[in-house]
Amino acid sequence: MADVTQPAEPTNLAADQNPAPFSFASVELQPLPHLTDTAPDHRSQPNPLDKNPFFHPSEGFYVSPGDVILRQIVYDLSGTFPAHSPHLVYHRAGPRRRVFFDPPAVRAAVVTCGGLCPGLNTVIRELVDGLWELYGVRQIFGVTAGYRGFYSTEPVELSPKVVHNWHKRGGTALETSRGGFDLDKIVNAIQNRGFNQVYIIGGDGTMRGAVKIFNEIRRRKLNIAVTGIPKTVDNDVGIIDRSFGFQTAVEMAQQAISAAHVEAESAVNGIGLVKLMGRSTGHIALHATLSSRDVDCCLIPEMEFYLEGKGGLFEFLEQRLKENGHAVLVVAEGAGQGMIPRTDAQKEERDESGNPVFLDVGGWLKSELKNWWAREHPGELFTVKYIDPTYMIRAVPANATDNSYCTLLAHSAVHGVMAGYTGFVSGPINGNYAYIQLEEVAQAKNEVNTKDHKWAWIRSVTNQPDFVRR
Ligand SMILES: Nc1ncnc2c1ncn2[C@@H]1O[C@H](COP(=O)(O)OP(=O)(O)OP(=O)(O)O)[C@@H](O)[C@H]1O
Ligand SMILES: O=P(O)(O)OC[C@H]1O[C@](O)(CO)[C@@H](O)[C@@H]1O
Ligand SMILES: [Mg+2]
Repeated sequence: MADVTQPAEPTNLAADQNPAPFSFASVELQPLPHLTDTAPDHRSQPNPLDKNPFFHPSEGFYVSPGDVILRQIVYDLSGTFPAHSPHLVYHRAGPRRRVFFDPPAVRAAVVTCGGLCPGLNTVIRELVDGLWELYGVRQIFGVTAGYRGFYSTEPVELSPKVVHNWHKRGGTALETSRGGFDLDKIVNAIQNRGFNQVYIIGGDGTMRGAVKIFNEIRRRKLNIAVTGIPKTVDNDVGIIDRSFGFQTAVEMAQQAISAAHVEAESAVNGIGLVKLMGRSTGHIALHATLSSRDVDCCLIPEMEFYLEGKGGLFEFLEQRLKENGHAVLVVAEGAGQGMIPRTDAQKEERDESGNPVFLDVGGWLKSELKNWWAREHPGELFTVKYIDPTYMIRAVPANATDNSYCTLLAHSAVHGVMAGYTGFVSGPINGNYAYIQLEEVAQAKNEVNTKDHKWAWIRSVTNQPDFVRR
């Protein structure tokens, strides 16, 4: 009941509903590196689309240098609104009226690095189609097996005919790998093979490598444009709305969660446990939980949790088992890593790219759950079914939404490179495709903020504990 002895806070309802008028003081356009920065004499020419026999650019088709996209679109006007600080805006992606490459002189290279992600083949296909059909480029090459492929394998020639049905296949037809980043060898190979456009598709590690390649190319004053196309099934690349393939992975995760639910429901005191990808971010687990509605608790790397005692996981599961007879638990692979006992050798283990190798949080949780039940309820029936769909959620073709995303992303990259931009990344910001400095993307992380509304949604659909010890 409300405490009526306290004087009521003065309220101004009208002001609460309609905060004071405001205006943006200024906008700050993020500059993009351009080939003319190091080669001021670099000539431009009208966009070849002007002469396309089948396509007649309409008024407004070309994106002007003043076309921008706001980084931030949500504000709290009743708080301390930063009216006088400039608002960051990015160049809008799309075709430019003038291009800085002569199509017959273009030699484009496309490479895929890091782990798989639904949609990789669509991006490759659309880079090839965009370059070939829109701009008339005829020399397009696939670099195989990731960064190491620049200096260790022969590039393969790509054309619309070669790639025509690639978007229907999962994986990457160019192959990928981790490790093998040798800056000098890579840039020497780019130079020796005469590539002047380099399209690098990969995740956070790949983007950090791409920044180094871009800087080295600038240092050598080469007329070569470099662009990064962010790929990560974990959705851990910052600034952009989301990465391609992520939605497909979330959709695939539903099958594992549904199976866990059926298994749990069909057992006495059944727990269905699903481990989903997410090395340092829990976006897949979060979104799979939100969309499934069968999940009782979601554990991600960005949050601490504990098993025993008041407010802990076991107490919560005990209650759910009592109420419903079953429970479903989703855990991201990077969650709880600090709680799993490991040897000194395991602490040091790294993959070829230098990423820490994780222990199996699902296997560990399963055994902890079984020990707990045997301790607390000896002789009572209890079942834990552990499902680890790992590669099944990423080794699939992209769904329709991701396929169209990949297409627009690849075409945005092609338009940007043809316009002479370099050291940039294309990606959607607030629903519009933008060009962002490569370095900014390489540094930005996209972690789940457990203090914001999205995590509050999870709490409101699962009613799981906040794991704050009191
Ligand atoms: N800091 C870095 N500098 C240069 N190259 C890097 C760096 N980090 C990673 N790389 C290289 O980038 C490539 C891909 O890196 P990594 O294996 O970490 O995957 P990723 O791009 O982060 O993709 P994902 O994690 O989504 O699978 C590897 O060839 C790796 O050697
Ligand atoms: O086994 P691989 O191919 O190294 O990839 C596994 C990792 O790649 C990712 O899919 C993307 O980083 C992670 O979720 C996962 O930990
Ligand atoms: Mg990564």
